[in-house]
Amino acid sequence: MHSLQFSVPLLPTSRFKRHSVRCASDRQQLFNRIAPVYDNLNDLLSLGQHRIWKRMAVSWSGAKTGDSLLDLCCGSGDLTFLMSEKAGADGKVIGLDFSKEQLSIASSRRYLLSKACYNNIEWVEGDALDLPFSNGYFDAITMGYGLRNVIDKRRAMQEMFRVLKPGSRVSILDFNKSMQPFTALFQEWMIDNVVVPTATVYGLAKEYQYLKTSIDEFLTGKELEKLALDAGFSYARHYEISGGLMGDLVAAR
Ligand SMILES: C/C(=C\Cc1cc(O)c2ccccc2c1O)CCC[C@H](C)CCC[C@H](C)CCCC(C)C
Ligand SMILES: C[S@@+](CC[C@H](N)C(=O)[O-])C[C@H]1O[C@@H](n2cnc3c(N)ncnc32)[C@H](O)[C@@H]1O
Repeated sequence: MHSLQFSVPLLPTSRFKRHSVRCASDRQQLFNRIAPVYDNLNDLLSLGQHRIWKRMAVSWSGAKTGDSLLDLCCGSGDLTFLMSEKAGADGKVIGLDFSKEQLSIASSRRYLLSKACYNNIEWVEGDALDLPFSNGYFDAITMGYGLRNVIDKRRAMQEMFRVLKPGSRVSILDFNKSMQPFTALFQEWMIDNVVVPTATVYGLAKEYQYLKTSIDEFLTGKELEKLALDAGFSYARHYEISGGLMGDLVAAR
């Protein structure tokens, strides 16, 4: 299956916000710009570790054979492909994102990665804050490095709750806003002294500087657990991984 739906019209970018990433449209354009180098920079800058973190997130979602699965903010499709392997030929996976360029990369990768099960993937261009799906539709949801990037985190959590079947789980992987001073300092040092200088080579310094701002403005693990419980989830637990650099919120409806 392969269908690209029309994107949800987002707020026009103000000319005064040239270098800010404050509104949805700014973020949409940021991820369109980094799409061509996104996967390679993730592999280089995390020494390939992000692929392990993503496998953990998919495993903790509880996705299984025959399921209807959703990968929110799918980007270039890393988690979508992993969810596709979990669902198998009898299941189906929707990868949703509002970046045309990211979805274009994901869709083209589908043909480069020649696993038969990838026929169960549908790519949807849409907004995580206004999902085009009915209530209680999905058996599991993943969201990799997406929650930190949406404008309204409460609304995103409410939408995930709405479209999830009762008793099912979401698994939300992202950077961890650590309360441990050393971890926070190391994370900041790596972004300032490795990530941004590397991105500068590709003319993407401002785009990767946004990473640091977005982590500073993100929620701690405990705050993420409360966000999920406030949205109606019956269970929520935030697991720190890779020494607290990353974290995964698992919540059950
Ligand atoms: C897959 C990863 C990040 C995805 C990602 C998320 C965003 O919100 C972005 C926003 C703007 C630009 C880019 C991104 C983006 O790529 C995590 C791994 C890739 C990171 C860029 C590297 C982070 C390095 C760690 C802080 C330290 C790693 C230490 C060790 C090598 C494991
Ligand atoms: C850092 S990328 C993560 C991509 C992929 N999940 C991964 O783990 O590599 C964040 C993605 O979230 C998407 N995104 C941000 N806000 C969104 C929204 N409101 N609706 C849909 N997608 C959104 C961006 O377009 C981008 O592709």
